[in-house]
Amino acid sequence: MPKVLISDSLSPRAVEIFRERGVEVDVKTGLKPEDLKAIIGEYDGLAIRSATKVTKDVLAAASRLKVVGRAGIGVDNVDIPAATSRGVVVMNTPFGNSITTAEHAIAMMFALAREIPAANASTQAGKWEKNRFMGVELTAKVLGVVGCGNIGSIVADRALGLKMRVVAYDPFLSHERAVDLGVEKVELDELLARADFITLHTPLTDGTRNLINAESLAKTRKGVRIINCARGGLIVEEDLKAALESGHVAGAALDVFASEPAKDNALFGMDQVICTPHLGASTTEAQENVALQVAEQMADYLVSGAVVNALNMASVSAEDAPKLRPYMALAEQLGSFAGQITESGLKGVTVEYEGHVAELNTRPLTALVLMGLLRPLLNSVNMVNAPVIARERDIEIAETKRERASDYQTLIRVIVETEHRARSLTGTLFGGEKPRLVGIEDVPIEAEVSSHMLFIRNEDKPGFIGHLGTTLGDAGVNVATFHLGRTAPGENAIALVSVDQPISDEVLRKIEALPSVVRAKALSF
Ligand SMILES: NC(=O)C1=CN([C@@H]2O[C@H](COP(=O)(O)OP(=O)(O)OC[C@H]3O[C@@H](n4cnc5c(N)ncnc54)[C@H](O)[C@@H]3O)[C@@H](O)[C@H]2O)C=CC1
Ligand SMILES: O=C(O)CCC(=O)C(=O)O
Repeated sequence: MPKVLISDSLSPRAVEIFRERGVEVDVKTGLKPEDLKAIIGEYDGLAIRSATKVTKDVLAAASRLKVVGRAGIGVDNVDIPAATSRGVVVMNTPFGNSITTAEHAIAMMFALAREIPAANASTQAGKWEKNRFMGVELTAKVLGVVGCGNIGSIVADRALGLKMRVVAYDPFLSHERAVDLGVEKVELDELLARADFITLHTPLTDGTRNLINAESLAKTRKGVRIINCARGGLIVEEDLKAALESGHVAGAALDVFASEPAKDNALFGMDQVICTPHLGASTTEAQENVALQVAEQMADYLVSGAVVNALNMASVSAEDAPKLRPYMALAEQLGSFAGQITESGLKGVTVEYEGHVAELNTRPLTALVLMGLLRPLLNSVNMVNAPVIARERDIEIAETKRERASDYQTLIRVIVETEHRARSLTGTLFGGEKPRLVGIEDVPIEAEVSSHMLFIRNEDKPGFIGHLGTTLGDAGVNVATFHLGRTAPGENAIALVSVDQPISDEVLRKIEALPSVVRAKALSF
């Protein structure tokens, strides 16, 4: 039974879902990095929010780990390249907390416009400072949305409902989408120059880090108010502090900070600053959504191989997973066979899909072909890291699809190119589920792959089968199945023999020495 660790506080629904789906679960929150490292080796899955840092170090100790599930959106607390290279799928729940976070940004905007936190504190302190708090109206004000994805577009929608004018800066926002949303797409400088309120909704990347700094603040209108419910590193906090002190920026509402948990921060204690402790996603509804979703996604992956919302591999829907499963075995076998008979450096791999299989999502299948192909070279390869490893090694990967197959209803052909030659292996499914090899290079054959096999290329001459049978028999090797194929009588031939035990080097050398044998190779699957 797969076992999952929940290491941040998640709604109890997550535990229920894991158990209902046959996954054992432990909940241990507040672990120090060294405590997490000490126990992570016991788990197949790790479910987190933002507190747990899934570092390279933690991943190195996670020998069984197959999936990290983030109950939320941002995955900047996970070292994704390290997870990928260790073959760990990283998933998030991209929509479960978007509305809640957008609502928090809107709440922050109102709080800034009417100084609600300060007015609340003053009133409850018995001061009744009616003249101290003079707010601004939101109607007809310009809201600048930086990053108009899931959350940014919900914020825009709510702001339009408040009769604000919304300008958006997002290099990936199309004009059509901007028109649909009712926002004006502008460049960053124009947004900075026009906005009365600026709200940030981008991920933290090299392109967005320190986006709001002294230089960009200098381009904003005097009296601008800034809201950040995305990620702390988007703002240079010292620069914002200076702009608040000079009075150029009238206020800032921050849910996120450069360093979290933010127990001490340059912006704390300023009248014009409103802070919440990374509460953007903290509503009962959002936490239930993300916990339920992450548990379902992780359990599906661990139990049935379905992959949803993965950030480092192709998705496999729950509907596709059962259809893909028999092809997965075939893809891996073809890749592994090709990898074992390929001796020189790989230059390129083409995977051709014909017939029924071409109608499916074939990216996971190609990943499995690559995994099978690379496994003879690298133990740690799996379907998550195989495409990355192949690209790192400058192996060109191509996929082609033809909806009509030639002789078979469904067919996968793997063509492997080395510096010297190209080799192809073709396979199909018999009865829709049994993988069969149906072609090795130009030779048709019909064989099932088994744990130990002997692959022989020979000249099609009388006496070969007798010699081979005697050699194997003398060595005490029991033959399970024997498949032969040839291009034409007397020409190139192939023998594929399933045997009950691994073939030793000594027996292999004897087989190589037989008359008419061109090449012999022991394979294991
Ligand atoms: N405070 C909180 O508790 C929460 C914070 N978040 C954070 O909110 C942010 C936004 O989340 P989503 O809307 O779901 O993400 P998303 O991926 O749907 O949208 C992000 C948008 O930013 C845009 N973008 C990327 N680089 C940009 C750049 N240089 N300039 C302008 N736009 C750029 C992208 O094109 C995309 O449209 C993320 O950082 C996420 O981690 C999300 C949920 C809760
Ligand atoms: O889990 C949380 O409370 C934070 C949510 C968040 O920041 C995110 O989903 O990106």
